[in-house]
Amino acid sequence: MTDFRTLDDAGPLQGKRVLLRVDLNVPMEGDRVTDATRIERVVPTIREIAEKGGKVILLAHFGRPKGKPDPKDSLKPILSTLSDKVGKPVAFGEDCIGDAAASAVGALKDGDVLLLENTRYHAGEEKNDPEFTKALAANGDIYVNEAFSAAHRAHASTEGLARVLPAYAGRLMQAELDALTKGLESPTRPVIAIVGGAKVATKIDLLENLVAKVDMLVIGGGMANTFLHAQGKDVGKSLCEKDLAETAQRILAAAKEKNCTIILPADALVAREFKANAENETVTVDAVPSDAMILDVGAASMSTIDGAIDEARTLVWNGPLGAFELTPFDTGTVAVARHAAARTKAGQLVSVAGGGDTVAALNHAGVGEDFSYVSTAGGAFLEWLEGKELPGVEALRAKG
Ligand SMILES: Nc1ncnc2c1ncn2[C@@H]1O[C@H](COP(=O)(O)OP(=O)(O)O)[C@@H](O)[C@H]1O
Ligand SMILES: O=C(OP(=O)(O)O)[C@H](O)COP(=O)(O)O
Repeated sequence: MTDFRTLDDAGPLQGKRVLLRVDLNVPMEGDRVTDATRIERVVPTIREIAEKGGKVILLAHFGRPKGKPDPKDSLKPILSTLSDKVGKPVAFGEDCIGDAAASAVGALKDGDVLLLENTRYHAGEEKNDPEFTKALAANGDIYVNEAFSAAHRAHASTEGLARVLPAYAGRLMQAELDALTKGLESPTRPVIAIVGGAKVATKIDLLENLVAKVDMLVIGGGMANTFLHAQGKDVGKSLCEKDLAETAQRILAAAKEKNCTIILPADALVAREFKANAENETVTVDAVPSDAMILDVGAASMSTIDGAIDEARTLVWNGPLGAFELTPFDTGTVAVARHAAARTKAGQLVSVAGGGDTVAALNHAGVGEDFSYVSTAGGAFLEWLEGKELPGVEALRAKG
């Protein structure tokens, strides 16, 4: 799958300023990184460039600050975990463009590593604005894209830079594409997909194509609530995108046409507060109290999902089934993850899962090592599965 240039084609790196786009959008609790998988997966590339004498300048986004600096989305709290994993101090630049970036880059010696502040602090990032791209490019001699998990975004740091600097795929980018192609290019059927999580608006559209590719689609997490609402159920105070009800109905109709079985929760664990150990009860999805939130699937839904996994030969999964960071609302995600892991270990299932929080959830369930393949990507992985060209990958190809 290497129809683009990789680090092997980049020539000598000694003294070169390498703009390395990584995905550091890791799960956090306060200032603590709760799952470092995304960091660990890019460390070999950081080390390789540094060992070859390049100056490693990390570009990354965090959260969705919508083009304005917001301290809650700063990358600074990630710095200590990043330095630990890289094995040496990583410097920090307070901005990714302008004087602050230029002076931080200017201070680098060969082999040093620098992290620049959140690219999404500037509106030009998500707009893929050529002027912003130029400002980013001013600090680099070459560009390496290692952020497969953000490659579905046509942003300045994921797509624009590949058009203005010599551009290469990083090792993780290569490995992700190779592994997904190998594991899912011609999957053994039946194929089951599980899509949950909280990024409902950005992921719901891709379900319409996904139902044509898979035999069963389990919809859980926050995503399920929008579908339950679309079916006329009262989801109380649950996370729910009511304005996407029509989209949900369209997806249900497309699934019927394509013979894709949709599995929605029949029961749910609900609570009145979004916090660990909040008082909770299991109710059917027809009886969600109007002042309560659905925070996990219920036991009946879990056993339906497990049964569907038993029928499948291939599983793809993005998005936890509930608010797994909060006990006991991790119950559904943990149980289903362990069931899928056991089937995988028994040789009955090929299981591929991805997404920042999904990986954290699998690790929380103790089965991160037991899936056939765990991708750092969630949305990007699903879009790749749909058969879409990812702008970040496409831009690298154009330079190939
Ligand atoms: N029913 C729910 N209500 C609120 N949040 C939920 C619910 N189910 C899952 N979530 C949240 O979804 C988040 C992960 O979603 P998402 O970012 O889409 O996944 P990923 O990072 O794996 O792609 C988790 O933080 C989890 O708490
Ligand atoms: O965490 C990410 O994606 P994911 O939640 O699909 O795994 C990526 O960093 C992309 O983030 P975005 O969905 O805010 O563009």
